[in-house]
Amino acid sequence: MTSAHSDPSPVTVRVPAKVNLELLVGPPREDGFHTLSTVYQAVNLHDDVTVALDDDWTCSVTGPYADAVPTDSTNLAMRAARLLADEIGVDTPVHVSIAKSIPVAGGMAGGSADAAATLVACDRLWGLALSTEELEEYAAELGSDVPFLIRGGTAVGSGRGERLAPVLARGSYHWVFAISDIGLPTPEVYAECDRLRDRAKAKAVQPEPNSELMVALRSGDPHVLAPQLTNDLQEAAISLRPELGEVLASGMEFGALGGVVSGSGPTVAFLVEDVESAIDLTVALTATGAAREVRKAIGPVHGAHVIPARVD
Ligand SMILES: C[C@](O)(CO)[C@H](O)COP(=O)(O)OP(=O)(O)OC[C@H]1O[C@@H](n2ccc(N)nc2=O)[C@H](O)[C@@H]1O
Ligand SMILES: Nc1ncnc2c1ncn2[C@@H]1O[C@H](COP(=O)(O)OP(=O)(O)OP(=O)(O)O)[C@@H](O)[C@H]1O
Repeated sequence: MTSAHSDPSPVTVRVPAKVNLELLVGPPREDGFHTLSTVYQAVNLHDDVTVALDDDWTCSVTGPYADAVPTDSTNLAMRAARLLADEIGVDTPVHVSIAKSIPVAGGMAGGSADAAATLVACDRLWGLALSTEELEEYAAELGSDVPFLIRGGTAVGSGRGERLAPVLARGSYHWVFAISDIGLPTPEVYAECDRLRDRAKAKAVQPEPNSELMVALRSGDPHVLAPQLTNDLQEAAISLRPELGEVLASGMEFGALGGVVSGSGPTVAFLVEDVESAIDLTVALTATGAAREVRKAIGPVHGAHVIPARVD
Protein backbone atom coordinates (compact mmCIF):
# COMPACT_ATOMS: atom_id res chain seq x y z
CA MET A 1 0.00 0.00 0.00
CA THR A 2 1.18 3.51 -0.74
CA SER A 3 -0.01 6.50 1.20
CA ALA A 4 1.07 9.27 -1.13
CA HIS A 5 1.04 12.80 0.28
CA SER A 6 3.40 14.64 -2.07
CA ASP A 7 0.89 17.49 -2.60
CA PRO A 8 -1.69 17.80 0.19
CA SER A 9 -3.26 21.02 -1.20
CA PRO A 10 -6.67 20.58 -2.87
CA VAL A 11 -6.45 20.16 -6.66
CA THR A 12 -9.01 21.64 -9.08
CA VAL A 13 -9.43 20.26 -12.60
CA ARG A 14 -11.47 21.91 -15.36
CA VAL A 15 -13.11 19.50 -17.78
CA PRO A 16 -15.09 20.17 -20.98
CA ALA A 17 -18.32 18.72 -22.34
CA LYS A 18 -18.35 16.93 -25.70
CA VAL A 19 -20.40 16.87 -28.85
CA ASN A 20 -20.28 14.00 -31.37
CA LEU A 21 -19.75 15.47 -34.85
CA GLU A 22 -20.39 12.00 -36.21
CA LEU A 23 -21.89 9.06 -34.30
CA LEU A 24 -22.19 5.88 -36.35
CA VAL A 25 -23.70 2.98 -34.40
CA GLY A 26 -23.04 -0.62 -35.41
CA PRO A 27 -24.72 -3.78 -34.16
CA PRO A 28 -24.93 -4.63 -30.45
CA ARG A 29 -21.98 -6.71 -29.20
CA GLU A 30 -22.25 -9.72 -26.90
CA ASP A 31 -21.50 -7.50 -23.88
CA GLY A 32 -24.49 -5.27 -24.75
CA PHE A 33 -22.40 -2.33 -25.98
CA HIS A 34 -22.62 -1.18 -29.60
CA THR A 35 -19.60 -0.92 -31.87
CA LEU A 36 -19.15 2.74 -32.71
CA SER A 37 -17.31 4.99 -35.04
CA THR A 38 -17.54 8.48 -33.66
CA VAL A 39 -15.80 11.84 -33.94
CA TYR A 40 -15.78 13.69 -30.63
CA GLN A 41 -15.14 17.39 -30.14
CA ALA A 42 -14.54 18.95 -26.70
CA VAL A 43 -16.41 22.25 -26.18
CA ASN A 44 -16.01 24.94 -23.55
CA LEU A 45 -19.01 24.18 -21.39
CA HIS A 46 -17.18 22.87 -18.36
CA ASP A 47 -17.35 21.46 -14.84
CA ASP A 48 -14.68 22.23 -12.22
CA VAL A 49 -13.88 19.29 -9.96
CA THR A 50 -11.85 19.78 -6.76
CA VAL A 51 -10.40 16.91 -4.74
CA ALA A 52 -9.13 17.39 -1.20
CA LEU A 53 -7.83 14.92 1.37
CA ASP A 54 -10.58 13.99 3.85
CA ASP A 55 -11.36 11.44 6.58
CA ASP A 56 -13.84 9.62 4.38
CA TRP A 57 -14.89 9.26 0.70
CA THR A 58 -17.46 12.04 0.21
CA CYS A 59 -18.89 14.14 -2.58
CA SER A 60 -20.78 17.43 -3.01
CA VAL A 61 -22.25 19.13 -6.07
CA THR A 62 -23.06 22.82 -6.67
CA GLY A 63 -24.50 24.72 -9.63
CA PRO A 64 -27.81 24.89 -11.50
CA TYR A 65 -28.01 21.13 -12.14
CA ALA A 66 -26.88 20.00 -8.66
CA ASP A 67 -30.27 18.54 -7.68
CA ALA A 68 -30.15 16.03 -10.53
CA VAL A 69 -26.78 14.59 -9.51
CA PRO A 70 -26.27 11.88 -6.85
CA THR A 71 -23.71 12.56 -4.11
CA ASP A 72 -23.39 8.96 -2.95
CA SER A 73 -21.10 6.19 -4.19
CA THR A 74 -22.98 6.08 -7.53
CA ASN A 75 -21.61 9.49 -8.53
CA LEU A 76 -19.25 8.75 -11.41
CA ALA A 77 -16.60 11.06 -9.91
CA MET A 78 -16.68 9.10 -6.63
CA ARG A 79 -16.43 5.87 -8.59
CA ALA A 80 -13.39 7.29 -10.41
CA ALA A 81 -11.61 8.22 -7.16
CA ARG A 82 -12.30 4.80 -5.59
CA LEU A 83 -11.26 2.93 -8.73
CA LEU A 84 -7.93 4.75 -8.96
CA ALA A 85 -7.28 4.27 -5.23
CA ASP A 86 -8.04 0.52 -5.48
CA GLU A 87 -5.95 0.01 -8.62
CA ILE A 88 -2.91 1.90 -7.29
CA GLY A 89 -3.26 0.91 -3.63
CA VAL A 90 -3.77 4.42 -2.23
CA ASP A 91 -5.38 4.56 1.23
CA THR A 92 -6.06 8.32 1.57
CA PRO A 93 -9.77 9.17 1.11
CA VAL A 94 -10.83 12.38 -0.67
CA HIS A 95 -13.74 14.76 -0.75
CA VAL A 96 -14.78 15.43 -4.38
CA SER A 97 -16.58 18.71 -4.96
CA ILE A 98 -18.15 19.28 -8.37
CA ALA A 99 -19.07 22.76 -9.64
CA LYS A 100 -21.50 21.56 -12.29
CA SER A 101 -22.30 23.51 -15.40
CA ILE A 102 -22.53 20.70 -17.99
CA PRO A 103 -26.19 19.65 -18.49
CA VAL A 104 -27.12 16.38 -16.73
CA ALA A 105 -28.25 13.42 -18.87
CA GLY A 106 -28.00 15.76 -21.85
CA GLY A 107 -25.82 13.71 -24.20
CA MET A 108 -22.81 15.94 -23.45
CA ALA A 109 -20.99 13.43 -21.22
CA GLY A 110 -21.32 15.40 -17.99
CA GLY A 111 -20.86 12.48 -15.61
CA SER A 112 -18.03 11.11 -17.76
CA ALA A 113 -16.38 14.54 -17.65
CA ASP A 114 -16.46 14.55 -13.83
CA ALA A 115 -14.97 11.05 -13.76
CA ALA A 116 -12.17 12.13 -16.12
CA ALA A 117 -11.51 15.26 -14.05
CA THR A 118 -11.38 13.22 -10.83
CA LEU A 119 -8.79 10.83 -12.26
CA VAL A 120 -6.57 13.76 -13.29
CA ALA A 121 -7.09 15.55 -9.95
CA CYS A 122 -6.42 12.46 -7.79
CA ASP A 123 -3.33 11.67 -9.85
CA ARG A 124 -1.95 15.11 -8.90
CA LEU A 125 -3.20 15.09 -5.28
CA TRP A 126 -1.74 11.67 -4.56
CA GLY A 127 1.48 12.44 -6.47
CA LEU A 128 1.09 9.43 -8.79
CA ALA A 129 2.45 11.04 -12.00
CA LEU A 130 0.57 8.57 -14.24
CA SER A 131 0.89 9.01 -18.00
CA THR A 132 -2.09 10.16 -20.09
CA GLU A 133 -2.23 6.65 -21.59
CA GLU A 134 -2.47 5.09 -18.10
CA LEU A 135 -5.19 7.56 -17.06
CA GLU A 136 -7.12 6.80 -20.26
CA GLU A 137 -6.97 3.07 -19.47
CA TYR A 138 -8.54 3.62 -16.04
CA ALA A 139 -11.00 6.03 -17.67
CA ALA A 140 -12.21 3.31 -20.07
CA GLU A 141 -13.20 1.15 -17.07
CA LEU A 142 -15.58 3.91 -15.95
CA GLY A 143 -17.40 4.58 -19.24
CA SER A 144 -17.06 4.70 -23.01
CA ASP A 145 -16.83 8.51 -23.20
CA VAL A 146 -14.48 9.00 -20.23
CA PRO A 147 -11.09 8.59 -22.05
CA PHE A 148 -12.04 11.32 -24.54
CA LEU A 149 -12.73 13.82 -21.75
CA ILE A 150 -9.15 13.31 -20.55
CA ARG A 151 -7.75 13.84 -24.04
CA GLY A 152 -10.03 16.63 -25.36
CA GLY A 153 -9.57 18.35 -28.74
CA THR A 154 -11.11 16.47 -31.66
CA ALA A 155 -10.64 12.70 -31.87
CA VAL A 156 -12.04 9.57 -33.50
CA GLY A 157 -13.51 6.98 -31.09
CA SER A 158 -13.85 3.31 -32.03
CA GLY A 159 -14.61 0.09 -30.15
CA ARG A 160 -17.41 1.16 -27.81
CA GLY A 161 -16.08 4.74 -28.10
CA GLU A 162 -13.13 4.31 -25.72
CA ARG A 163 -10.37 3.69 -28.29
CA LEU A 164 -9.11 7.06 -29.44
CA ALA A 165 -7.12 8.31 -32.41
CA PRO A 166 -6.24 11.96 -33.06
CA VAL A 167 -7.82 13.96 -35.88
CA LEU A 168 -6.22 16.88 -37.70
CA ALA A 169 -8.74 19.70 -37.21
CA ARG A 170 -8.04 23.33 -38.11
CA GLY A 171 -9.67 26.38 -36.58
CA SER A 172 -12.36 26.88 -33.99
CA TYR A 173 -16.04 26.13 -34.40
CA HIS A 174 -18.94 28.07 -32.88
CA TRP A 175 -21.76 26.03 -31.37
CA VAL A 176 -25.16 26.76 -29.88
CA PHE A 177 -26.68 24.12 -27.59
CA ALA A 178 -30.42 23.86 -26.94
CA ILE A 179 -30.74 22.11 -23.58
CA SER A 180 -33.93 20.29 -22.54
CA ASP A 181 -35.68 20.23 -19.20
CA ILE A 182 -35.59 16.48 -18.71
CA GLY A 183 -32.63 14.24 -19.57
CA LEU A 184 -32.66 11.08 -21.68
CA PRO A 185 -31.00 7.94 -20.23
CA THR A 186 -28.29 6.75 -22.65
CA PRO A 187 -29.20 2.99 -22.46
CA GLU A 188 -32.82 3.78 -23.41
CA VAL A 189 -31.72 5.67 -26.49
CA TYR A 190 -29.47 2.81 -27.68
CA ALA A 191 -32.33 0.36 -27.02
CA GLU A 192 -34.73 2.53 -29.03
CA CYS A 193 -32.20 2.65 -31.89
CA ASP A 194 -32.12 -1.19 -31.93
CA ARG A 195 -35.91 -1.35 -31.75
CA LEU A 196 -36.38 1.06 -34.68
CA ARG A 197 -33.84 -0.92 -36.73
CA ASP A 198 -35.58 -4.22 -35.93
CA ARG A 199 -38.93 -2.75 -36.87
CA ALA A 200 -37.57 -1.45 -40.20
CA LYS A 201 -35.69 -4.75 -40.69
CA ALA A 202 -32.59 -2.56 -41.20
CA LYS A 203 -29.40 -4.52 -40.53
CA ALA A 204 -26.75 -2.55 -38.62
CA VAL A 205 -23.40 -2.51 -40.43
CA GLN A 206 -19.90 -2.21 -38.94
CA PRO A 207 -19.35 1.56 -38.88
CA GLU A 208 -16.42 3.20 -40.70
CA PRO A 209 -15.30 6.84 -40.26
CA ASN A 210 -16.52 9.14 -43.03
CA SER A 211 -13.54 10.53 -44.97
CA GLU A 212 -15.51 13.62 -46.06
CA LEU A 213 -15.83 14.64 -42.42
CA MET A 214 -12.04 14.36 -42.01
CA VAL A 215 -11.54 16.57 -45.08
CA ALA A 216 -14.07 19.07 -43.69
CA LEU A 217 -12.23 19.23 -40.35
CA ARG A 218 -8.94 19.93 -42.15
CA SER A 219 -10.59 22.82 -44.03
CA GLY A 220 -11.49 24.66 -40.80
CA ASP A 221 -14.61 25.93 -42.61
CA PRO A 222 -17.92 25.51 -40.72
CA HIS A 223 -19.83 25.65 -44.04
CA VAL A 224 -17.95 22.52 -45.16
CA LEU A 225 -18.34 20.78 -41.80
CA ALA A 226 -22.06 21.47 -41.32
CA PRO A 227 -23.43 19.00 -43.94
CA GLN A 228 -21.25 16.22 -42.48
CA LEU A 229 -22.77 16.33 -38.97
CA THR A 230 -24.54 13.04 -38.40
CA ASN A 231 -25.85 10.93 -35.53
CA ASP A 232 -27.34 7.43 -35.81
CA LEU A 233 -29.00 7.93 -32.39
CA GLN A 234 -30.87 11.03 -33.57
CA GLU A 235 -33.90 9.16 -34.89
CA ALA A 236 -34.14 7.20 -31.64
CA ALA A 237 -33.85 10.37 -29.52
CA ILE A 238 -36.59 12.05 -31.61
CA SER A 239 -38.75 8.92 -31.37
CA LEU A 240 -38.53 9.18 -27.54
CA ARG A 241 -38.85 13.01 -27.57
CA PRO A 242 -40.69 14.14 -30.73
CA GLU A 243 -40.28 17.83 -29.80
CA LEU A 244 -36.55 17.55 -30.58
CA GLY A 245 -37.48 17.46 -34.28
CA GLU A 246 -39.11 20.86 -33.85
CA VAL A 247 -36.07 22.28 -32.00
CA LEU A 248 -33.84 21.10 -34.87
CA ALA A 249 -36.15 22.66 -37.47
CA SER A 250 -36.29 25.98 -35.55
CA GLY A 251 -32.51 26.22 -35.29
CA MET A 252 -32.09 25.67 -39.02
CA GLU A 253 -34.83 28.20 -39.77
CA PHE A 254 -33.03 30.75 -37.58
CA GLY A 255 -29.83 30.42 -39.63
CA ALA A 256 -27.75 27.56 -38.20
CA LEU A 257 -25.40 25.99 -40.76
CA GLY A 258 -26.12 22.52 -39.39
CA GLY A 259 -27.86 20.86 -36.47
CA VAL A 260 -27.62 17.47 -34.81
CA VAL A 261 -28.77 15.79 -31.61
CA SER A 262 -25.73 15.66 -29.27
CA GLY A 263 -24.81 12.03 -28.48
CA SER A 264 -27.81 10.30 -26.92
CA GLY A 265 -29.64 13.63 -26.57
CA PRO A 266 -31.80 15.44 -25.69
CA THR A 267 -29.42 18.42 -26.15
CA VAL A 268 -29.46 19.67 -29.74
CA ALA A 269 -26.18 21.11 -31.12
CA PHE A 270 -26.16 23.78 -33.83
CA LEU A 271 -23.05 24.77 -35.79
CA VAL A 272 -22.96 28.46 -36.74
CA GLU A 273 -20.65 30.69 -38.75
CA ASP A 274 -19.16 32.97 -36.10
CA VAL A 275 -19.70 34.50 -32.68
CA GLU A 276 -22.29 37.02 -33.94
CA SER A 277 -24.36 34.22 -35.50
CA ALA A 278 -24.06 32.31 -32.22
CA ILE A 279 -25.47 35.27 -30.28
CA ASP A 280 -28.30 35.74 -32.82
CA LEU A 281 -29.26 32.06 -32.73
CA THR A 282 -29.09 31.96 -28.93
CA VAL A 283 -31.47 34.91 -28.69
CA ALA A 284 -33.85 33.51 -31.33
CA LEU A 285 -34.01 30.01 -29.82
CA THR A 286 -34.40 31.38 -26.29
CA ALA A 287 -37.38 33.46 -27.48
CA THR A 288 -39.18 30.34 -28.80
CA GLY A 289 -39.12 28.85 -25.29
CA ALA A 290 -38.56 25.44 -26.92
CA ALA A 291 -35.50 24.71 -24.75
CA ARG A 292 -34.90 25.06 -21.01
CA GLU A 293 -31.70 26.91 -21.73
CA VAL A 294 -29.64 27.89 -24.78
CA ARG A 295 -25.86 28.17 -24.48
CA LYS A 296 -23.02 29.18 -26.80
CA ALA A 297 -19.73 27.31 -26.87
CA ILE A 298 -16.51 26.96 -28.84
CA GLY A 299 -14.63 23.81 -29.79
CA PRO A 300 -12.21 22.21 -29.85
CA VAL A 301 -10.77 22.86 -26.36
CA HIS A 302 -8.37 20.97 -24.08
CA GLY A 303 -9.38 17.91 -22.08
CA ALA A 304 -9.30 17.69 -18.27
CA HIS A 305 -6.51 19.93 -16.90
CA VAL A 306 -5.42 21.29 -13.53
CA ILE A 307 -6.29 24.95 -12.91
CA PRO A 308 -5.38 27.26 -10.01
CA ALA A 309 -7.50 26.51 -6.90
CA ARG A 310 -10.89 28.27 -6.56
CA VAL A 311 -11.09 31.03 -3.99
CA ASP A 312 -14.64 30.71 -2.60
C1 LIG B 1 -23.89 8.29 -26.60
C2 LIG B 1 -22.43 8.52 -26.30
O1 LIG B 1 -22.29 9.61 -25.38
C3 LIG B 1 -21.71 8.92 -27.59
O2 LIG B 1 -20.39 9.37 -27.36
C4 LIG B 1 -21.76 7.29 -25.71
O3 LIG B 1 -21.88 6.19 -26.59
C5 LIG B 1 -22.28 6.92 -24.33
O4 LIG B 1 -21.15 6.79 -23.53
P1 LIG B 1 -21.22 6.62 -21.94
O5 LIG B 1 -22.29 7.49 -21.38
O6 LIG B 1 -19.82 6.76 -21.44
O7 LIG B 1 -21.75 5.16 -21.86
P2 LIG B 1 -21.34 3.94 -20.89
O8 LIG B 1 -21.41 4.42 -19.48
O9 LIG B 1 -20.09 3.31 -21.38
O10 LIG B 1 -22.57 2.98 -21.18
C6 LIG B 1 -23.87 3.30 -20.77
C7 LIG B 1 -24.85 2.48 -21.58
O11 LIG B 1 -24.94 3.02 -22.92
C8 LIG B 1 -25.07 1.97 -23.86
N1 LIG B 1 -23.89 2.00 -24.78
C9 LIG B 1 -22.85 2.82 -24.55
C10 LIG B 1 -21.79 2.86 -25.42
C11 LIG B 1 -21.81 2.00 -26.54
N2 LIG B 1 -20.79 1.98 -27.41
N3 LIG B 1 -22.85 1.18 -26.75
C12 LIG B 1 -23.91 1.18 -25.89
O12 LIG B 1 -24.87 0.43 -26.10
C13 LIG B 1 -25.15 0.69 -23.06
O13 LIG B 1 -26.53 0.46 -22.83
C14 LIG B 1 -24.44 1.04 -21.75
O14 LIG B 1 -24.89 0.26 -20.67
N1 LIG C 1 -20.94 13.37 -11.72
C1 LIG C 1 -22.12 13.19 -12.31
N2 LIG C 1 -22.66 14.16 -13.07
C2 LIG C 1 -23.85 13.96 -13.68
N3 LIG C 1 -24.60 12.86 -13.57
C3 LIG C 1 -24.11 11.87 -12.84
C4 LIG C 1 -22.86 11.99 -12.20
N4 LIG C 1 -22.63 10.83 -11.55
C5 LIG C 1 -23.69 10.05 -11.79
N5 LIG C 1 -24.59 10.64 -12.55
C6 LIG C 1 -25.87 10.03 -13.03
O1 LIG C 1 -25.68 9.70 -14.40
C7 LIG C 1 -26.82 10.04 -15.18
C8 LIG C 1 -26.34 10.45 -16.58
O2 LIG C 1 -25.70 11.70 -16.46
P1 LIG C 1 -24.74 12.36 -17.54
O3 LIG C 1 -24.83 13.83 -17.32
O4 LIG C 1 -23.40 11.76 -17.51
O5 LIG C 1 -25.47 11.94 -18.89
P2 LIG C 1 -25.06 12.21 -20.38
O6 LIG C 1 -24.39 13.54 -20.48
O7 LIG C 1 -26.28 12.00 -21.22
O8 LIG C 1 -24.03 11.07 -20.67
P3 LIG C 1 -23.36 10.64 -22.07
O9 LIG C 1 -23.37 11.83 -22.97
O10 LIG C 1 -21.96 10.23 -21.64
O11 LIG C 1 -24.21 9.51 -22.53
C9 LIG C 1 -27.50 11.17 -14.41
O12 LIG C 1 -28.88 11.11 -14.58
C10 LIG C 1 -27.08 10.95 -12.96
O13 LIG C 1 -28.08 10.25 -12.24
